[in-house]
Amino acid sequence: MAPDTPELSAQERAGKAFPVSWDQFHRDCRALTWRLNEVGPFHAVIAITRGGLVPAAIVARELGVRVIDTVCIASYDHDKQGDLKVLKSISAETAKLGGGTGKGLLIVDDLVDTGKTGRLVRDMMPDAHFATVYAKPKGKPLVDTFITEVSQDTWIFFPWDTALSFQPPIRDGAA
Ligand SMILES: O=P(O)(O)OC[C@H]1O[C@H](OP(=O)(O)OP(=O)(O)O)[C@H](O)[C@@H]1O
Ligand code: HPA
Ligand SMILES: [Mg+2]
Repeated sequence: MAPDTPELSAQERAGKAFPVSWDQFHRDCRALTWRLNEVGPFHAVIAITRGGLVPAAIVARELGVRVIDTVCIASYDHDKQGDLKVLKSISAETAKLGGGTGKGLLIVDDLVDTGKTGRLVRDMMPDAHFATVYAKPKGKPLVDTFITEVSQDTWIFFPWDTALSFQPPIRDGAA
């Protein structure tokens, strides 16, 4: 039975909204690559799916890296964080490139929030370089390179999760 006062989702608790357009996201990924270019070269890019797939494609293209692997983790069910599930790890071939500890590998995700996902992946590859486009304060210490920090009470809306919609004028009570 549904509870009388349903628990607020992480998105509802966040309060503030930070919508990101495709253009903005592409620019931020390129800015991230400028920084990563100073750190590499990297043997392979590893995307944390699914959110890491888009930035990983852009970063890999800009860095000229053609070996791309995934670590598949599910944490948020729409917007509530449940237990982390590792659905797939990196291949034995990629693990070998990283010498077993992840050295020379670049892990990419769209953001760190609480840092739980990042912690899990870092533990798998302690010597890998971990990059995200956005970082919230709780997860920030886990990331080696990121571009934009947003406050913990902000929810980032990515372009692949959103669509254009009509907004009422501000004077009519728009938020
Ligand atoms: O720092 P954390 O609190 O762990 O949150 C960050 C993670 O949450 C989101 O992924 P999600 O599990 O929602 O899956 P998705 O990438 O498939 O959307 C996001 O893409 C990060 O991977
Ligand atoms: O702020 C966020 N936006 C989208 N997905 C997320 N997953 C954790 N935090 C966020
Ligand atoms: Mg994710």
